[in-house]
Amino acid sequence: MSAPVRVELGARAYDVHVGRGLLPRAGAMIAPLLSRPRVFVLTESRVAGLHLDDLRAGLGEIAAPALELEPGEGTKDWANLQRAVEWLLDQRCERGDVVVALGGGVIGDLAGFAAAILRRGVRFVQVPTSLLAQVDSSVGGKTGINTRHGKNLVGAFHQPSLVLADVDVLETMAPRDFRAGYGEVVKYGLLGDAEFFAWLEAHGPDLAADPELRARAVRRSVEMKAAIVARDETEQGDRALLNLGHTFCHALEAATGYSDRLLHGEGVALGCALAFDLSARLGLCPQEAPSRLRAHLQAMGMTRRLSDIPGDLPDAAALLELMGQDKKVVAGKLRFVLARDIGAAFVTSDVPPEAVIETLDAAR
Ligand SMILES: NC(=O)c1ccc[n+]([C@@H]2O[C@H](COP(=O)([O-])OP(=O)(O)OC[C@H]3O[C@@H](n4cnc5c(N)ncnc54)[C@H](O)[C@@H]3O)[C@@H](O)[C@H]2O)c1
Ligand SMILES: O=C(O)C(=O)C[C@@H](O)[C@H](O)[C@H](O)COP(=O)(O)O
Ligand SMILES: [Zn+2]
Repeated sequence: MSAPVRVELGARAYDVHVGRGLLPRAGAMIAPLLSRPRVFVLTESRVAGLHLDDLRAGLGEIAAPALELEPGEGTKDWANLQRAVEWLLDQRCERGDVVVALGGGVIGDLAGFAAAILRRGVRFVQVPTSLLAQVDSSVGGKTGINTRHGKNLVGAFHQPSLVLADVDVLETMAPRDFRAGYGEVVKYGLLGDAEFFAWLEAHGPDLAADPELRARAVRRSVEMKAAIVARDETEQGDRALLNLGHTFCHALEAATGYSDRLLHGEGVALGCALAFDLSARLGLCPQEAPSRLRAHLQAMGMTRRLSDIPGDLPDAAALLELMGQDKKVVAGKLRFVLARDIGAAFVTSDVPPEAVIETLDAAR
C-alpha cells in the first residue's frame, strides 16, 4: 500500500488514501476519528446498491445507518440538503460524530455541506466512488449546492478529515460517467503538468480497464490538487487554476438545466477546450495547443464542441450572461483561467467579451 497524499492544512491537515482494496479496510482507517463506534452515511441509491454493503463490511463493528438520496446532479439542491440535515438530526448525530459521504461528487458536495452546517460543523470522511470524485471533488473542502441562480452558489469550505479513494470501486462505473470524470483528470495536465498530459495521451484510453494505471492517474491528480489547496485553501489566488474550463462549463450546465444533457465532467472537458481556444484567439498560446487537446478528447470519445450537446442551447450572448454568476467575478468583471500552453494556466481578467462570444460561436 503506497503512502497517502497529505493535504497540508495545519490543524485541518488530512490524508488522502489512493489505491486498491481500501473499502474492506475502511474501519481501521476511520476508527481513530470516532468517539463512539457509529458513523452516519449519506449516499445515493445507485452507489448504495453497488457498494454500501462492502463499506459496511469494511467498517466491521462500526454501526453505519445510511440515508439514500436520488442519484444525479438534481440532488445537489436545497430540498436534499434539508433532508440530509434533518435525517442526521433524527439520527442524533452528535458534534463529535463523523458523517461519511459515499458517492460521487454530488453526494460529496452535499454531504460535506450538511456536515459543515450541522451543529455548526461536524467532521466528515469522503469515500469517493466516481472517477471525478476521486481525482477532484473529494479533496479540498469545497462543499455546497446549486440554486436556481447557478452552480455551487451556496456552500462552505469544510475540509474532510480523511479521504478513501479505492480505485477498485470504479469498476462498476458506467462508461459515460467514467469518461466524464476524465474531464477533470485531463484538467490537471492542462493546468500545470505537461508531462502528465503527455502520459494521459499515451494511457488515457486504458484507464477504465487497468486499476494500476487508474491509481496512478488518481494519485497524480490528487497530489496536484493537494499542493494547490495547501497554498490557497479559500481561493484567494492560485486555487482558481482548478477552475480551468469551469467558467464555460458552469454556464453550459445552467443552460442545460443541470440535466444529463451535459454532465459536469463533460462540461469541464469542453470548457477546457474553449479556454484553450480563447487563449489562442487572444494570441496567448499557440494554435497547436487547442488542436492537440481536441485530438486527445476525440481519442477519448469526449465532448469537445457545443454541437456535441444534445438539444438547443442559448446563443453566445446569453451564455456570457450566465457567466456573470461565476464566483471568480470581481467588481462585476469576469475572470478566466487561460493558458500559455499545455501545462501552463494562469488567471486573467483581461478578456474582451467579444472574444468570448467569438470563441463560443466558433465552437458550435
Ligand atoms: N467540491 C469540488 O471540489 C468539486 C470538484 C469537481 C466537481 N464537483 C461536483 O461534483 C459533481 C459531479 O461529480 P460526479 O461526476 O461524481 O457526479 P455524480 O455524483 O452524479 O456521479 C456520477 C454518476 O456516477 C454514478 N456513480 C458514482 N459512483 C459509482 C460507482 N462506483 N459505480 C457506478 N456508478 C457510480 C452516480 O450514481 C451518478 O450517476 C458536480 O456537482 C460538480 O459540481 C465538486
Ligand atoms: O476545488 C476547486 O477549487 C475547484 O475549482 C474544482 C472544480 O473542479 C469544482 O468543479 C469546483 O466545485 C468548482 O468550484 P466553484 O467555486 O467554481 O463552484
Ligand atoms: Zn469541476
